[in-house]
Amino acid sequence: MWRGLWTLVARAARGPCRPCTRQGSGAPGPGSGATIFALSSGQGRCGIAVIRTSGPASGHALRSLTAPRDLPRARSACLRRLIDPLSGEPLDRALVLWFPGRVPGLRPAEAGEFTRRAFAHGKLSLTEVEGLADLIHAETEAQRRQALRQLDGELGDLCCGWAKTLTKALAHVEAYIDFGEDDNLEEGILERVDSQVRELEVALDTHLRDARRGQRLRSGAHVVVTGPPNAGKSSLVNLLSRKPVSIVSPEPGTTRDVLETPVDLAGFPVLLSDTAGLREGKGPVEQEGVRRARERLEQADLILAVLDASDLASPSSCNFLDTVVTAAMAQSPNGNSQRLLLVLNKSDLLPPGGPDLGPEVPSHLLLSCLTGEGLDSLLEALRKELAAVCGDPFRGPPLLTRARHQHHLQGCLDALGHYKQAKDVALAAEALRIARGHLTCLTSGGGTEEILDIIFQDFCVGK
Ligand SMILES: Nc1nc2c(ncn2[C@@H]2O[C@H](COP(=O)(O)OP(=O)(O)OP(=O)(O)O)[C@@H](O)[C@H]2O)c(=O)[nH]1
Ligand SMILES: [Mg+2]
Repeated sequence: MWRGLWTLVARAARGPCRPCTRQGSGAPGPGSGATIFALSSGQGRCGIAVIRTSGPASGHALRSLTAPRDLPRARSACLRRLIDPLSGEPLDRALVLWFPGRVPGLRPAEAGEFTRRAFAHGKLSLTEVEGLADLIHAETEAQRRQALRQLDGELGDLCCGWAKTLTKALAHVEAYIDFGEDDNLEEGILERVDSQVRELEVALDTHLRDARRGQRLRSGAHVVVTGPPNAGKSSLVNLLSRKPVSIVSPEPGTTRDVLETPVDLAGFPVLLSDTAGLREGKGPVEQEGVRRARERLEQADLILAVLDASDLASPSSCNFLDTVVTAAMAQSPNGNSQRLLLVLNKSDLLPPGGPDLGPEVPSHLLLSCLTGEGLDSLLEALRKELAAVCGDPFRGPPLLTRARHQHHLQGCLDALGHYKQAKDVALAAEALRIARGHLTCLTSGGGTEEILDIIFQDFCVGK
């Protein structure tokens, strides 16, 4: 069918009804009324391919390509033989399904054109289109869940509510400007707008503080595995990623460089980094490895600190506990602290009574990379930490997954700041207009009619 559609296009190009050519070739740009087609399933070898055509000449294209040549009943699937419209050569068999429409000209769809049409026809807002794109690219359950919520319009709805508040506030300020002196508007109208703006500022500020989480959920949280040499860091990375990413050996100092691998950890997207064991370097190469490990540690969203449970009294273990672990845990929870999970590995080497832990070892998880014991508890702990780091897409308010969302919410917040500082009521109205403009970039609508509606709904003026 794919080959047959291209044949039809080639024939149309020679006839009076030319297919629209791509923009940039000097030819007229593609009209929205043209018939377009695209391979809707993936490229390459596959058992079943889905080909979609849309537009007025779809019925004609189907008749040319199928045998028998009459169209099946609208909206009912029908098994047909596909034939090359020029040679009559059989191409394949296909389930044909068509939905009647109206207008001529068949051309291949440009990348994203079906989605653009849905967008242009107001079926999807830009934020929902972003959700659709994220859904297509989702690789983990949490990403899929978040994308579905965005596609369902949750973020758009939230912003829509805020935009409505601003529309109303703006209508009231404009009513004050236009009719304040003549029509005896209710008193305290501007004070009420002030308090609505203050409430909105708090809501926006809370949401913006969470912005990094949504972006981590979209692009992956940075989880860095660290510890003294030979603790089993690379073994843990291989276990979590279920593939041999790093070399494992009994020789301390095996890993030198930072090794990064994308993994799905408990449903969350993670960029997992294996790093060199932290010790004063034995040579320039290892020293450089330790420097890179420390650098990576600073950028971590979550630290997985690994110690050898059977070697807790060694100087390297004590030094690691005193420096990295205590330092990370000691930071006050003021938003800047780093999250850390302490893993005591090689539990299989411990005597039956468990590890000989001094009071100085903070809360931890026992694990054996060798036997896999303790892995389920570690994954559960990781799930909780990652839900805090990335935001929980299963509950709570919708997340801001893109810099664009953050930009517009910040723009809105800044404009509300200007509103508060404005000395003149006209400038205050302008600030509200700008604030509302930012929100409508995340929703749709919010035109002048909407403002006039509210003016005449809420105030008996000019009648
Ligand atoms: N018994 C036992 N041995 C383990 C376990 N995990 C790792 N090992 C062994 O410990 C040694 C060091 O493991 P690695 O994963 O290379 O340790 P590392 O922390 O990455 O070491 P460096 O890269 O040198 O810093 C290897 O011989 C592993 O087979 C475990 O749970 N139990
Ligand atoms: Mg290693």
